[in-house]
Amino acid sequence: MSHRLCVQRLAHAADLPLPRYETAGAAGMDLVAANPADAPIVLQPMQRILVPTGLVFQLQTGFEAQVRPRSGLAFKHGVTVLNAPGTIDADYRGEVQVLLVNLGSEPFTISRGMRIAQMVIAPVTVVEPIEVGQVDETGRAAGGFGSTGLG
Ligand SMILES: O=c1ccn([C@H]2C[C@H](O)[C@@H](COP(=O)(O)OP(=O)(O)OP(=O)(O)O)O2)c(=O)[nH]1
Repeated sequence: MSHRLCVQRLAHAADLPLPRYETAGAAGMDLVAANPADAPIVLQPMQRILVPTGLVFQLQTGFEAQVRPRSGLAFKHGVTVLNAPGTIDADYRGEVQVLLVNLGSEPFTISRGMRIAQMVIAPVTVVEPIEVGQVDETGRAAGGFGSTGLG
């Protein structure tokens, strides 16, 4: 079943495509960079930057958008989403921005219209925290952080 996603394109993204699924079975829609055509962004190694998308979303209540890396950029250039998955809240009405970091060894140039990340829409489970005196015991207890071995 498909849901509607209301998208407002800001003036600086008027000529850029709306997010879309590239294939019928794709989970994510690509997000493109909306920096000015005459101002490509050069991301130096280990540098991070917020890249504008020129898009404002009105997600349906009960959903979030997750901003995730594109594996090709990560593999070929070491460029990834620093806060992956970035969370776009249903009540956020600002411009969606993508926090990219260059973990590669070469400068990476982001030009207008470049597909820089992908966005997955996901349902949000809302819970009500209830304080208890003590949580139920399990055989695992506090085991974690490699307690079952690292191999
Ligand atoms: O990659 C991202 C992550 C967040 N946002 C926007 C949408 C999101 O709803 C809002 C707040 O994000 P988050 O909750 O991660 O930020 P915070 O650091 O907790 O700040 P705040 O105090 O504003 O919630 O910023 C983006 O545009 N891109």
